[in-house]
Amino acid sequence: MEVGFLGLGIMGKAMAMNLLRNGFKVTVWNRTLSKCDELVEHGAAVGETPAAVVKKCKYTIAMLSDPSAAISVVYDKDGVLEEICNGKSYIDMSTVDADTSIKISEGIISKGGRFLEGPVSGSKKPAEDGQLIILAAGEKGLYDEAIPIFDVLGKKSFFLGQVGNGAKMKLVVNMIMGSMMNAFSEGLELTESSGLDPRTLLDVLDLGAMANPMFKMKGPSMLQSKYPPAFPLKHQQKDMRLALALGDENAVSMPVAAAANEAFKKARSMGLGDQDFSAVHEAIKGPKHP
Ligand SMILES: NC(=O)C1=CN([C@@H]2O[C@H](COP(=O)(O)OP(=O)(O)OC[C@H]3O[C@@H](n4cnc5c(N)ncnc54)[C@H](OP(=O)(O)O)[C@@H]3O)[C@@H](O)[C@H]2O)C=CC1
Ligand SMILES: O=CCCC(=O)O
Repeated sequence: MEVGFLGLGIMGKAMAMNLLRNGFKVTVWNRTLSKCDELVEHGAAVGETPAAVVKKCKYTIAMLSDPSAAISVVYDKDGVLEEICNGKSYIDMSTVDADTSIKISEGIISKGGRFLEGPVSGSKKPAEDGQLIILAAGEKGLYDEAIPIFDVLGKKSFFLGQVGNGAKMKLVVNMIMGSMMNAFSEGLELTESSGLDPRTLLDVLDLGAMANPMFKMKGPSMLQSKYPPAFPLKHQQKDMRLALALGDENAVSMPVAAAANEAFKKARSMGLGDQDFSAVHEAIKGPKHP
């Protein structure tokens, strides 16, 4: 199966590599074209533009940073819409809001193409290991055809119905994750400031009902103030912002998420946007008093 892949950031690179490893023919494009080189070394072909990739491939996947990037790659010059047509399909796996996804879907369908959204839960390592959780919505026939692709990229895929439902589910999941990260960071800081060993807190948490891979993986590096980016903080803040907008639309009060968003914004203002989202710990720690 020949698959196009647009966007070779942390996630896209790992996902495209995985497809190559599993025998797919992959044609890649990235705005910064030099990022295609490593994929080419592993057998990928390169398309000079998103339109060139769509022209070559029956199925094209996108994994782009945010709503404006996802829209631009479809609607701008040399974009997806120039070549999408009957018989071709577009699967956008970026994390965006439902309105963005619907706008992309409308453009693709107006040209005779088929559309599926498929945002993912899981980060860099699950992407490398093909262990993502895929939250698909859109055309069911395309979803069924895309199962061989999703089986390589993920450990489980869900079909959630009409376009927008995948985007919404993803935002809910990341809103919970961002709020949890804030509570965890405050707990680490409170432990340390009240004279306790935060490494003991990690052990206690890991043995109880709140044990989870995120605390286990990120806690030790947070205690060393190390935040190598797996999920960039700027993207987590984007997801909090979009989740809060979803809350606004539905009149759902979300004071916890709103407070977490403020902490992520503060961390961004401290220049931590490209660090892992666990770097919110730096914003929560604040200056030390004697
Ligand atoms: N990292 C993670 O753990 C996870 C991320 N996600 C989501 O997946 C998506 C990608 O995340 P991730 O790989 O981490 O992000 P990165 O920041 O590593 O990569 C972003 C990608 O988007 C491209 N891009 C940004 N702006 C534009 C634009 N205007 N036009 C064209 N391309 C653009 C970048 O191109 P260039 O190289 O030229 O900058 C790059 O390929 C995001 O929506 C994120 O929220 C979902 C699950 C987990
Ligand atoms: O959107 C990013 C999700 C990161 C994760 O699920 O660990």
